[in-house]
Amino acid sequence: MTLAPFTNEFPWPAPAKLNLFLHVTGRRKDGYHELQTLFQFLDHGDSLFFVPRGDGQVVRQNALPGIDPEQDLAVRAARLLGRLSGAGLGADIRIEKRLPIGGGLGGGSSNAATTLVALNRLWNTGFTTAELAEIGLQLGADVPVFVRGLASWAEGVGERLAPVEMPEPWYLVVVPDVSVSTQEIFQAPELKRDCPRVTLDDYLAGRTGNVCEPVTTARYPQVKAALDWARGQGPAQMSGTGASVFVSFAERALASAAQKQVPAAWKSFVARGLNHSPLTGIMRGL
Ligand SMILES: C[C@](O)(CO)[C@H](O)COP(=O)(O)OP(=O)(O)OC[C@H]1O[C@@H](n2ccc(N)nc2=O)[C@H](O)[C@@H]1O
Ligand SMILES: Nc1ncnc2c1ncn2[C@@H]1O[C@H](COP(=O)(O)OP(=O)(O)OP(=O)(O)O)[C@@H](O)[C@H]1O
Repeated sequence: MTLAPFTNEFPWPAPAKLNLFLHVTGRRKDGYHELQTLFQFLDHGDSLFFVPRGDGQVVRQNALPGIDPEQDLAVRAARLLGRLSGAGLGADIRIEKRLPIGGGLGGGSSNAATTLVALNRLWNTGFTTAELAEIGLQLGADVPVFVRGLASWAEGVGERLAPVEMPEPWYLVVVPDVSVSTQEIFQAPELKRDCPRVTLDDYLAGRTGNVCEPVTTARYPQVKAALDWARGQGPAQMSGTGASVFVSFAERALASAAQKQVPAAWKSFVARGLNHSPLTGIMRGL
């Protein structure tokens, strides 16, 4: 038996996601949008460290530029789980950030999901994965897929999930130096909200795309420039509402060669697409 997850040195993974396509099919009365999308994880992400506390406090241990501890989705996830489970459950949380904020890679949602899964285990609160996914939905539309940890075809606001086994290519992800507000893009009057419903066959036949691209690229010239550049390397798309764009390659070496050409103004990384989140891999091993 290992005690490693109960120490402050045990890294709980919070992977990035890509939206391999993103269509908006309607708008609900509460303003949220009905989507169709395909989620895949990346073997690149943040690491979170937890130490349970007995005094009921949830304290983020490190400063993160741009994320006030009280607004931090990891802190909010911990407090929500604690409130649902009884008094006295606290934790120190440290987040090693690698994912961009407002980057379309789901960093905040992934941090929240990892917190729910890790603390459910460390606090012994006994929620099922389905219950954690439902709790997570209160924190963000992208949280349930990270809790469940399976690449999925998603509908609703992203909570109706059907696992799919996709090819796992190598991706070059280019991150322009801007943070895109998801809310701003979803509120844009010009966003196409009446996409006809599609199936996995439409995706496989190349009949899908990301309907947020024209909205984000018109407002953020750096995202347009990154997407134009990426299209010169291969089939490229924006993830989520941006800012990140990705190109897929059959081999790591090809992605790395393209990365060497990325203009200096933008960050980038090469990562493998994953149908199984490293978080669920850890849970199976514990
Ligand atoms: C764009 C995607 O990343 C695609 O996976 C997600 O739909 C966004 O998920 P998220 O970042 O977890 O989004 P949330 O934090 O729940 O919502 C941020 C804001 O985006 C808008 N929003 C989000 C999701 C959705 N299906 N419809 C929306 O209209 C809402 O105005 C909301 O206030
Ligand atoms: N731990 C966290 N990590 C990242 N962002 C966080 C965190 N906590 C709160 N936030 C806030 O969440 C918002 C969205 O962050 P996130 O990085 O998830 O966006 P994103 O990458 O565009 O994701 P999505 O594709 O889900 O829209 C930002 O306004 C950020 O300040």
